Amino acid sequence: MTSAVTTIPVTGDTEYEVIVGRGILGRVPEVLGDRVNKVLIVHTPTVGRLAEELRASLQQKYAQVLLAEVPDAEAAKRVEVAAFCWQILGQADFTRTDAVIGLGGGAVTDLAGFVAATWLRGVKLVQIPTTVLGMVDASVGGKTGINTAEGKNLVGAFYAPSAVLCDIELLATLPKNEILAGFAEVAKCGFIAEPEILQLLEANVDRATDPGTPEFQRVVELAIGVKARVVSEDFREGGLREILNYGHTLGHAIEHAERYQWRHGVAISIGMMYAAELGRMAGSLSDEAVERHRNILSSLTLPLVYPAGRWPGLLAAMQRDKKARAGMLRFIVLDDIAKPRVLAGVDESVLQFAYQEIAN
Ligand SMILES: NC(=O)c1ccc[n+]([C@@H]2O[C@H](COP(=O)([O-])OP(=O)(O)OC[C@H]3O[C@@H](n4cnc5c(N)ncnc54)[C@H](O)[C@@H]3O)[C@@H](O)[C@H]2O)c1
Ligand SMILES: O=C(O)C(=O)C[C@@H](O)[C@H](O)[C@H](O)COP(=O)(O)O
Ligand SMILES: [Zn+2]
Repeated sequence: MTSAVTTIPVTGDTEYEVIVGRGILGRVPEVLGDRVNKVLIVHTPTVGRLAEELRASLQQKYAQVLLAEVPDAEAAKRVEVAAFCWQILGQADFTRTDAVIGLGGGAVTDLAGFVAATWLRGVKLVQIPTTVLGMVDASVGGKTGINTAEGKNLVGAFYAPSAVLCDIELLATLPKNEILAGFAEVAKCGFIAEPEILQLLEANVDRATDPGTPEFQRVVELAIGVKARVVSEDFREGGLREILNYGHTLGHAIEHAERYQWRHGVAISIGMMYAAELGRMAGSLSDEAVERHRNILSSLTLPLVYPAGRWPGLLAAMQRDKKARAGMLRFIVLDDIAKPRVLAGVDESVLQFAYQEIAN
């Protein structure tokens, strides 16, 4: 079992490392490099103390280290909040050799990434995720962005970080329900590509989801490995990368329907149950594999069902999904565990029929 520091490379269009370990924040200056002069740390109030500590440690080396405290969770992913960060960067005369650090959950790393991508058309970005979801998914792979009134992540840029530091000790303050919400994306990596993740969850879900155990570090590293391999092959989502959207077509529609008050992983859990049912009805996924989804997601105490009457609104929201082509919905489904593919052109009646299987 893993316990030391592990480095997972991301290659392809852009090359950087995802460093996973405990107590590794001392490596921030090393990953920022020598040319950086000023640093902006974007963070939420929930990690305010950590942001202050990081600022104090970096102040010895850099000319200016500023904090941008942004609203919590999805409220951070708004254009007004990006504008607030741009204002700080502008007033402090940040140049192309300066850097932005995203310190927080996936919402913050998405926002900070977007700010770094757009300021002067791109400044250095280091991601320091402080949630499980941020570590295994949001901070890796360079999808950055914000939401609009019409939908989730509709404005953004592909913009890779220079490094990602996943310090498991930072999860000490993260509530258990947030850890479990992040495990929706961990399980996703298991379903689409990495059966060992599923085996570890099935063997002992309590140990696998406890940040103090070696099993936890192992599943986190396996999930990061899946993401790193996929984005290394297809950074701009020309094909393969779409598999990372497993469960997201319906999941994003649920987040929109819930006005972004639900955690992403919670919505994605229902989305994966739906994708599994669709895979069974319109594809070739076995009953056992669908049951495996149900068992694993419920062992993580994640929801599996959504109200029946919401279908018309969800369908309308799904029409705006980024995977849709010429109005035709596309879903990621599985032919088997670790055998994902795109399913397109399915009759609306089949989509609704699959929804009935997860409706309560
Ligand atoms: N860019 C990508 O590839 C990608 C991938 C997956 C998800 N996402 C995005 O990530 C977001 C979800 O991320 P999330 O689940 O991390 O949610 P989040 O960022 O909203 O964080 C969840 C909660 O945990 C709090 N928190 C964060 N770190 C903490 C800590 N160490 N201790 C105590 N509290 C802490 C946050 O303040 C927030 O209240 C969504 O916007 C989703 O769209 C992006
Ligand atoms: O990295 C990807 O690619 C993903 O699809 C990962 C998803 O878990 C993530 O939620 C992503 O932000 C979704 O992107 P979107 O382009 O469908 O909004
Ligand atoms: Zn996701």
